[in-house]
Amino acid sequence: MNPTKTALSVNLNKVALVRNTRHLGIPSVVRAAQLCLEAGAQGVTVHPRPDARHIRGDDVPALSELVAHHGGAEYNIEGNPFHNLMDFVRRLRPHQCTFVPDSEDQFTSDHGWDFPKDAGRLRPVIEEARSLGVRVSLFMDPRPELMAAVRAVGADRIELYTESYARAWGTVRQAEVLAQFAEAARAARAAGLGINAGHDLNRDNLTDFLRAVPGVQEVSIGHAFIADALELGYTGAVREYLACIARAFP
Ligand SMILES: CC(=O)[C@@H](O)[C@H](O)COP(=O)(O)O
Ligand SMILES: NCC(=O)COP(=O)(O)O
Repeated sequence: MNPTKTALSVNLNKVALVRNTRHLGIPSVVRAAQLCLEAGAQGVTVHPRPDARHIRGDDVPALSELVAHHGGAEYNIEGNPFHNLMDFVRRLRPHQCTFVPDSEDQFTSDHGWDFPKDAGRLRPVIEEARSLGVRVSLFMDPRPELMAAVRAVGADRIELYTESYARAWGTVRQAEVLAQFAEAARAARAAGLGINAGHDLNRDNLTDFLRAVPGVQEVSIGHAFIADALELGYTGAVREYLACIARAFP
């Protein structure tokens, strides 16, 4: 098991969503990233969707520039490599790209890649990103039986899609669903993959997840984080989420 404390990557999509409702440039995603990194977040994540409903094309290089000036901070760009993601990867070479099988107009991400079906088309884009020095993570449902195939296609990590856990948290299904995620994480590690996790994680469910699922290297959290930041400020929200992570690593 990897005893290293999980890194927090703040997803800034929802800052951009509010900004886009006026032509004033506020709230600024770059300022949000700066405050989150200064408060101790280890990285930032964006998901520039093809319809630019939140993160826009010019946000992505602006954030790359900002992150480059925060030594050790990580930039993670999510998206579908068969839509617009690879243009950003080629231009900006972020530390990590997370491939997500969303349609162009997807409401929000709601499933992982399908193996063996997607393996053939993923292989060349994974190879290209890795040849540029970009770590590749694949958004995956918690299915242990797929992890060897994910590794075989060349990915470095998986991102466990955690919505099913978030829905089960606090119900009679919580333990059963957590066991499924723990098994998927074990299979991923056994296959030689690193492990990230995200989607609908929040201040209530995060610690339980990290206690039960060993070896999660990074969580990316956006929707709930920004909702909390409206009450606590970016700095206060980062402190709270780092405390949730710390509680899982006594
Ligand atoms: C891959 C993932 O789970 C997140 O990127 C999620 O899709 C957030 O995207 P939205 O903020 O557009 O819902
Ligand atoms: N990869 C998941 C992510 O970046 C944020 O998801 P959410 O917290 O907005 O659901």
